[in-house]
Amino acid sequence: MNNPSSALLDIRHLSAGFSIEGNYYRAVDDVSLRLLPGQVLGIVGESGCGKSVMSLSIMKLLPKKISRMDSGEIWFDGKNLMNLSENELLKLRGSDIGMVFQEPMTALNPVFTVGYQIEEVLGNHLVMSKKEKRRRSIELLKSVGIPHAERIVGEYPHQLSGGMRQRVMIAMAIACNPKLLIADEPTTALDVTIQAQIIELLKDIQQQRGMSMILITHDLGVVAEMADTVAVMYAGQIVEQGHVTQIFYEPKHPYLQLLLQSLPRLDEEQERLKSISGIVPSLVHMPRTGCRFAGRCPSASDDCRRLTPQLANVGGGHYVRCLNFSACVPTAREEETV
Ligand SMILES: Nc1ncnc2c1ncn2[C@@H]1O[C@H](COP(=O)(O)OP(=O)(O)OP(=O)(O)O)[C@@H](O)[C@H]1O
Repeated sequence: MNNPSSALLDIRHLSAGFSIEGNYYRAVDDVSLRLLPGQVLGIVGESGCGKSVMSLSIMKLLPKKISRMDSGEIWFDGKNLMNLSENELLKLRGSDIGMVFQEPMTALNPVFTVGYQIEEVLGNHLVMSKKEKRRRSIELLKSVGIPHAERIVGEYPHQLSGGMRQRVMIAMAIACNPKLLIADEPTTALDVTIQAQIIELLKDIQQQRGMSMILITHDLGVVAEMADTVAVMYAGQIVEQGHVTQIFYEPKHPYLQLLLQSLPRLDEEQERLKSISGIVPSLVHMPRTGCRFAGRCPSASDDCRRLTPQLANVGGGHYVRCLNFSACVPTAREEETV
């Protein structure tokens, strides 16, 4: 992996989970990720793989009553976020780290105008006059492609379309020029044509501002278009990680290979799209020994159910967690700790 000091975000061995009926279950299990300044990291995987728990953990936004971050370090711009107070985190959220969520209607407050909500973000982090904040809000709305920004600034979220609301969310997220933008399924709730526009917008903003971005999605096409590096998650763990070309042209883990085969292709004749049988196991039913994908893997052997594969470098910064690769086979000592 790269030199730690060059990363804007360096997550080391992060684990987080939930208490369910008195027992604790990890939803994110020993995840390490690095993101360089100006780069886009795509996090992909099916629903329930732990992508959102991962992104909420970075911002320390998991619901406190039922969840816990039980280990790890989150280094952002030289600070370990795990050691920051709630006040320090509040300052960071919305200023150095912006977030765009899946459903803008739930993230925006329905009783305030969009202008008021953008101005609140500006007021929380920057010293500005009321007039200056209004001017900046209009400028931000224009920068995210909102027409008639002078009028829209005085409207309420319900008066806007889904795509417009997501643009407002993006305007809020970039209001204070964050170094990192976390976009968690930013287009899932939108129509297909609008999805493409929002992705185009995020791409433009990221490139113009040289911002780092974590893009969480189950849409591999979007990741292929935008990401520099990709982490593939399955059942709370990273199963493959590498440069975007390694992920798409040299996929190694059977889970990633099957995900890619389930995509429609224009350059090949396909009678039927392939699908992955079964579903992601729930937290309570997740196997904690052996490979977590073994139950759905067409090439699983008895060893796959017995030995827990390690995430290992299979060359050129390409990491895989599968016993098909000798580097991933646990040593006798590692096996004892599983
Ligand atoms: N508040 C919660 N209480 C208990 N379990 C939870 C809670 N939130 C998430 N989980 C569980 O944690 C696991 C990971 O969920 P997560 O939402 O991170 O998945 P995801 O990959 O982001 O899925 P999606 O694409 O549907 O958002 C799942 O098994 C989910 O059921």
